Amino acid sequence: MAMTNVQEMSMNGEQPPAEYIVKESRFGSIDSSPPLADEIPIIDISLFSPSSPQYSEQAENHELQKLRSALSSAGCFQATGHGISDSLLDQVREAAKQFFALPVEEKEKYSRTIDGGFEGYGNDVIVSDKQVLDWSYRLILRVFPQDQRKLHLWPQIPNDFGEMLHEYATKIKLMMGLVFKAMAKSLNLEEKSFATQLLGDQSLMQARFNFYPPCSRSDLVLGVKPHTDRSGVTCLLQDKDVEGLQVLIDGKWVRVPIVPHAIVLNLGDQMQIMSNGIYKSPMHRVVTNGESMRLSVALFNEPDPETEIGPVEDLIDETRPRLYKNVKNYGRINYECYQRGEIALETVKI
Ligand SMILES: O=C(O)CCC(=O)C(=O)O
Ligand SMILES: [Fe+2]
Repeated sequence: MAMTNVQEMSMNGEQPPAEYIVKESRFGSIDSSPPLADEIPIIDISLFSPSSPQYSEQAENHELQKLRSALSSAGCFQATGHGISDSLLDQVREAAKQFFALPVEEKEKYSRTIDGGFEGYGNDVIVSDKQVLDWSYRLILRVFPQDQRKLHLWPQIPNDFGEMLHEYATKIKLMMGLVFKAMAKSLNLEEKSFATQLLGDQSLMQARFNFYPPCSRSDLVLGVKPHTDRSGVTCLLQDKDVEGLQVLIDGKWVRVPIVPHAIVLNLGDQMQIMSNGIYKSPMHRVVTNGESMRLSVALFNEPDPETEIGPVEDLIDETRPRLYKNVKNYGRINYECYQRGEIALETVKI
């Protein structure tokens, strides 16, 4: 299948070619404006930190309740009180914008074909000729462990890109630590129940910068097809102006609103496994916009491939038997399933 140039087609207002057109899907048709999600609350995560000035036990308990209810239904929430400054968030968005605005030849210097792996700039990896392609480009970079960075794939333009990504990812990692503790607390578990595996020394963090050019037929294509993240947890910085993310809740798509300065936190499959299915890894997708481009920056956390994960023992009992096997390298399982068109979580069920 010849690789088409989404950006060129977008600029010329061309009709999307057949390989981008979403035919029927078991997840329903494309609707760019379904209802807003009531189930996705705004949670002030500073209330999980006893050292914060707003902290009180009562306020924390209230927020923990909200957390538990959000993660067991929607599998995501909007985090405020994360302590990351607006100016840094804007800098991250701005760096992404500048990178994607570079001429194609410039971006190709960081192409994922250079190393032949997953990292770098590009669009969908084609694994089957039946595949429907996403109307988007992405830049994927491993940020942690630090010694695994492929710096030759990190953009030089803007020139503070590397510094910015390091600073942002370091802050997000701290935030994840706080959220993992709160998640454990919300399930009456020991504080370290998730963090030990998910935030160990060799744990991974992958950055994915997503760029969605406008599409004249946004009713026919998707920026990202329905999927669950393979991660433990994903922190997503949405575009400041253009919506696009939708989450499937109780079989219905809902829009995730833009909340200025909030970071969308959604769980990935590995957290669904560790929580023995109590917390959900939500199915989500991205619709394109007829007029405006959209950007987002996702940071995915996961354990190192050698670390075994499985349901936390205290979440298994007679009323809730173990739902998942223990697994290592879920990233690989997920990729192999993707190639075969299977759902990875289903294959690790007992
Ligand atoms: O662009 C978005 O809002 C979400 C992107 C996403 O789901 C992903 O990168 O896994
Ligand atoms: Fe995702």
